[in-house]
Amino acid sequence: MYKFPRDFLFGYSWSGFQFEMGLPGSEVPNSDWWAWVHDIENIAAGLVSGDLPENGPAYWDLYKKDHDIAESLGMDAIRGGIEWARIFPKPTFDVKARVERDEKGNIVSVEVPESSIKELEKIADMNALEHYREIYADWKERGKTFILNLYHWPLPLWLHDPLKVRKLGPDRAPAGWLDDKSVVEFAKFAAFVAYHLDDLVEVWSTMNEPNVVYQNGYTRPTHGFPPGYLSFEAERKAKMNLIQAHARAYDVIKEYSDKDVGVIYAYTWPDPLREDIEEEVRAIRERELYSFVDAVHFGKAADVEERDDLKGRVDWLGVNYYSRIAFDMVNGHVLPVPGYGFSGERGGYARSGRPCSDFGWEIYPEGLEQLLKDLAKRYGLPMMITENGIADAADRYRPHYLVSHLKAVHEAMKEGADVRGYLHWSLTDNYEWAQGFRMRFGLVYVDMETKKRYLRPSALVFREIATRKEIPEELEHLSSLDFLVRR
Ligand SMILES: OC[C@@H]1[C@@H](O)[C@H](O)[C@@H](O)c2[nH]c(CCc3ccccc3)c[n+]21
Repeated sequence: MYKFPRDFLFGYSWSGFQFEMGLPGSEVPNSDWWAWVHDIENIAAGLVSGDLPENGPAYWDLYKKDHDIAESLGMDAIRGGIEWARIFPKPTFDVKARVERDEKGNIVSVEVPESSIKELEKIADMNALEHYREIYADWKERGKTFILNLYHWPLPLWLHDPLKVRKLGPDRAPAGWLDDKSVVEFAKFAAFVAYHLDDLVEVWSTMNEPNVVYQNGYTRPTHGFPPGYLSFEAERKAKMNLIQAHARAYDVIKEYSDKDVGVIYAYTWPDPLREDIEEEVRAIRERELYSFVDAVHFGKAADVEERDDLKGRVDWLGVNYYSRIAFDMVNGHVLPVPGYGFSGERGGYARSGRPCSDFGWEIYPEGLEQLLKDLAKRYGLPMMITENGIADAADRYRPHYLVSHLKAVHEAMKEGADVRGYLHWSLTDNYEWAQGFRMRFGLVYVDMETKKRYLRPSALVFREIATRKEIPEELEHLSSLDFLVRR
């Protein structure tokens, strides 16, 4: 029997750039991601799909419809976003903030007083702010929980021009997270949003998956993420600025709110394929998995020197989990091996025989159970599964994926992991970054022409579980691989 606590939250997550646009007037053309996915060279090079976000599911206008569906599926929580480029279409550099640096130039404090908030109101798009208030209020008025995440990848173009960075280099273009002034501008944005919208927010998150922003942006140029500028030094700089941006945003939100503030991180499970490399894989977890949150929880990390201004800046952890990364000994080195985890066969099978998603991601729920136990031991923080889902247009595997991963969460909770909820990625199909509309993650199918929504069968599986706060016995069989593994 897999019963969840009565107050365990079931719901879904969305982000602005991927969900809001779709009907005329909802476009946000002044961000780095907008420039990036519209760039004809990127499309011709196959770096991006050529699909455009302005043809997306139109949540900006159809949010009431989606909230109706979410409510009908028994959902009680939504993690949503707010687009920085919408709120501040023009630069905020000239608005004052009190910035303090230590002897090494680290930004150890940023204060954004109310007078600066009033200055920001003069250049903000206050209509956009008001519309976000209407969206969040529509969900809250149903007696539901709303979690607001401030940053989910797009930056205003005045802060980051990715095409110029790639062409001219970061010294001659607005360089986004490579420039530590973005830390100060993010703190201003965070203070402004907390000042205006805290009454609608139960729980704050500063950013979604900072590790994907610095890894895919600077050391995985084939993933189609801006600025596609290969530099390990740039990755390091972006990582440090994102760590500082989180800590400074944490501080300023606390000036205007007494709610919890956390961070949402892209986790995976580095998984040794053989016993005798467990130690090396544990070291890899330290560096790959834990160092960002270590820095803002303990105030230091394997690759981050001790800093008091970073310590104790995370009240809860958002866990995004999709699949594992398998490691083996290859020519004397412990390396990730293709054919497992995120490098399986699109719509095919992993070398484990496990089925893979349309994206080629191996279905591996065991990794989530192990990860949650590890995080519970390491940090002892409240956690939410803020993303878990599968690109599966035909809904072949999503029922299995749902039940098997919820069982993993349940097992980890039995071992003491303090998990407060499960937010699926996602309610509806949406704009999957460089993949556009090719990857369909929705419990609900969206016809991007008509914007009509259609329940996939897995939505009904979700509804059974969410409304009853348990995996009913008659659905437990769905976690079995018996019918799915390639023999
Ligand atoms: O790919 C599905 C979702 C995205 O739509 C979300 O915006 C993003 O938060 C998110 N992160 C991950 C896991 C890490 C990852 C990021 C980008 C590409 C592949 C894997 C999967 N997803």
